[in-house]
Amino acid sequence: MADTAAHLLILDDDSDVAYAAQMLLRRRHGRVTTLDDPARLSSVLDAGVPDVVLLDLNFTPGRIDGAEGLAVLDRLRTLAHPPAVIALTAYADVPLAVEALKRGASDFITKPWDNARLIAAVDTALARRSALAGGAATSGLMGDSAAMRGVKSMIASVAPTEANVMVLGENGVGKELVARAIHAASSRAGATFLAVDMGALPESTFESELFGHRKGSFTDARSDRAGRFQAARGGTLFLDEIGNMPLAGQARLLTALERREVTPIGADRPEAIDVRIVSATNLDEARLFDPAVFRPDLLFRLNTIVIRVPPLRERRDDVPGLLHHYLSLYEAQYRRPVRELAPSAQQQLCEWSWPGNVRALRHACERAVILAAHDEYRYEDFGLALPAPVPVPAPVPAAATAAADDANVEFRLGALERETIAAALDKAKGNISLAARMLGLSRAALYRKLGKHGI
Ligand SMILES: Nc1ncnc2c1ncn2[C@@H]1O[C@H](COP(=O)(O)OP(=O)(O)OP(=O)(O)O)[C@@H](O)[C@H]1O
Repeated sequence: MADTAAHLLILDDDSDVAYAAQMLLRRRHGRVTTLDDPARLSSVLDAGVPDVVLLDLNFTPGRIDGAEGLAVLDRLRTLAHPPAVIALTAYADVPLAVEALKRGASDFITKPWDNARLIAAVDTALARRSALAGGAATSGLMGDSAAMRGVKSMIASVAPTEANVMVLGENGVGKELVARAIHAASSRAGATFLAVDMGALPESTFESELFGHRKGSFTDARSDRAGRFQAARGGTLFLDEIGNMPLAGQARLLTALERREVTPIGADRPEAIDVRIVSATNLDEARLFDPAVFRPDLLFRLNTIVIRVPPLRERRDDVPGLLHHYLSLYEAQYRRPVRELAPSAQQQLCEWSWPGNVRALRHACERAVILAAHDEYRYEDFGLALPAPVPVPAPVPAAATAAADDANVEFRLGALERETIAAALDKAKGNISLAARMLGLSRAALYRKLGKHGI
């Protein structure tokens, strides 16, 4: 069974390329369709906007200017709920990749791709799209608690400087939103904000992903490839999940930051880098300062300024505003009636510990909007209570009902899944990437399950 119910669209005129990507991705995602001609895009969109589009930038043979793909990208961005777009290009043309990112693509991949990299890029795009679906990317960081006022004032002070910033906090507290806010308030706002999940970069392609490579520099290097450092030139590079990087990768990143230059694999000359680095991790500080986990010299490069985003349970004053925001947002999105939140429900929600922080609150609001059956939202609508213990079934005559057995199995499975996920999260100390790896799931799939179980 697929890991996610996501709908992916591969838009590429080369049917062999599209087929190869479809075969690779359809084991993991619910629906993967292909299209070889952008002229037929409308009919696909009429049947439902995909979650992620893998978009070739050139369709007519011989064209390499990318204008056709960029026009499709512009069109997709005007949709009410635009898909995440990963630009595909056969030529590692840095200006074109940068243009695609500026126009809203969330990532780019050069063909021929590395399968692990393509899978990771789709997972990241899905996770990021669901994270940004709340509209918070445009409406900014919400919350007027003393803690959030402190975070916002730090952002305002550091944004205009070029200082590297490290954002610390548990999963789902809003670290990426903080990074985006820093970029938006900086002199680099007109250039690219490029997020890279450092925990998801395959070790084998780490260097070429970050620094690029030249055609022919190794067996699979059939064309030049731009790295993330080149693609974000002039803008902000957001190094997410930095605490999940292997030590070998940390050493390579440190060298680049110290020298302020990168050498693409196979190139004979280094290139100066012009990016502002914002990094983030959910590692607790004791682990971050453990040299066996994270190199102190790299930490020193990255944490010129540290912004700590407190967990939601330490800023409960923010809960009512966030609930109101996300309930209204999903009421509008799902065209559901506007309901009040029962005062007792609001109080219980404010008292909830919110282990998944704002992301979990957002999922809980979505669930409540979809499932609410009364005039006002009740606490049960948010799906936060632990499932009741499974009753020991009384002996039933064998022929009683197969349907009831099925329902019990389903319930036990649901409870078991929730417990397993909670145990993995506990073992991984809240580190989502690590927990996902322990469970054999992608990050995106784990996020979905967290939402389903209200964790
Ligand atoms: N202050 C906030 N106001 C509004 N929405 C928020 C706020 N903080 C977080 N969110 C929402 O919560 C979700 C998670 O935010 P974000 O991805 O920035 O968290 P994160 O700390 O980077 O998570 P992770 O560590 O898992 O990558 C997003 O949907 C985001 O829009």
